Amino acid sequence: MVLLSGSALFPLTIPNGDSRSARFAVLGGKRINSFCYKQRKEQRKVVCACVASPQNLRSDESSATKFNDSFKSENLSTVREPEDDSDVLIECRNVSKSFGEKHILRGVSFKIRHGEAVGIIGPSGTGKSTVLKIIAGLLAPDKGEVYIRGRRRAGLISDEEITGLRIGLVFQSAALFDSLTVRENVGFLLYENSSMPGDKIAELVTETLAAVGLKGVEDRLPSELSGGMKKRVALARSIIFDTTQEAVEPEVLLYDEPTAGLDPIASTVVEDLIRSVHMKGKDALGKPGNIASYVVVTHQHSTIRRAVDRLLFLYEGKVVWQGMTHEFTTSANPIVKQFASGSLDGPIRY
Ligand SMILES: Nc1ncnc2c1ncn2[C@@H]1O[C@H](COP(=O)(O)OP(=O)(O)OP(=O)(O)O)[C@@H](O)[C@H]1O
Repeated sequence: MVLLSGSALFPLTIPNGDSRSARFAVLGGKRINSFCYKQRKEQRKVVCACVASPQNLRSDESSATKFNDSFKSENLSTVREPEDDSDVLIECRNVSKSFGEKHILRGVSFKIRHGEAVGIIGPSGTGKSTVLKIIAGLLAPDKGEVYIRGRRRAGLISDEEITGLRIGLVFQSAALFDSLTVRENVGFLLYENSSMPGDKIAELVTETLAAVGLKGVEDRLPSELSGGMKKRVALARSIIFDTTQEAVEPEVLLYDEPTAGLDPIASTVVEDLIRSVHMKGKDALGKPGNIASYVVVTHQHSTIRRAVDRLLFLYEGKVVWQGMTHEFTTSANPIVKQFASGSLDGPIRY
């Protein structure tokens, strides 16, 4: 069973006799989650996200919407599906999810490949956060499958062992533990879940904070930080990992509305931070980031433009359009056109 709390991190022990535990980190306006499995000396972290493939879009979403067929050629011309799936980290295949009578997801399919920066956009209430939670293993789909590096995950993240990928979920608010220092917040998982000595964890915390542009704040309490600093601390907590492990698994980060409620300049700072910790970016120390891929749920145009390369548009439970970010504002798809312009006229009804 998976539990969530409003606090930054909390342990969940699985009563199955082994020493495995799952942990969830909650950072920021909504939440940041990361999952760690510890089995004997081995620590595994999982973080989740979703992407829709054109192939799956064609096959699984043939009845998606009446607009879909008209724009298939546009989709296919802009996002080509590589034949080789060896770099696919996460795949959602025909995922459906209902809450009571509300059918939120109705067959969502996509892939997230190694190195990708993907945005999930769409009208409010269309199920974007639900997709993130399903990828992260916090919610189980009613139908369909989630594959983590080609291996099917049957249920929630704590129901089974997932190896080969760390998945972190970064929520909108920092949700740091108020009574813990920055050092304790950032190093929480390692203090609790690794065999690293305390002084090594402290060193790693300092290094990780420096990577997100923070220095000398280790002994502060969250109440002594600005909102932007809290977000950086939250990000540091989601990217820190046990460097003594023999093999470090790739990590996918899921961001749920990371810039909601921020002014334009603060948004730019966060957007650049998201880029900087990605493998294609450079962190504040000038080193390549450690995040293999990430998925951002956002409503902010600036975040779409600045922080992601590829977009999935979710509407009425389906991925109705996908394309590269630069194609978003020029798309002829009426749903995308209306959303991009904010017009009241068009197929999207409120
Ligand atoms: N645990 C739940 N129980 C019942 N309904 C839920 C639950 N989680 C989500 N919903 C409903 O599912 C729908 C989709 O919610 P979700 O948060 O995924 O949408 P969203 O696209 O992220 O919305 P927004 O852009 O407004 O944040 C909403 O109607 C929401 O009320």
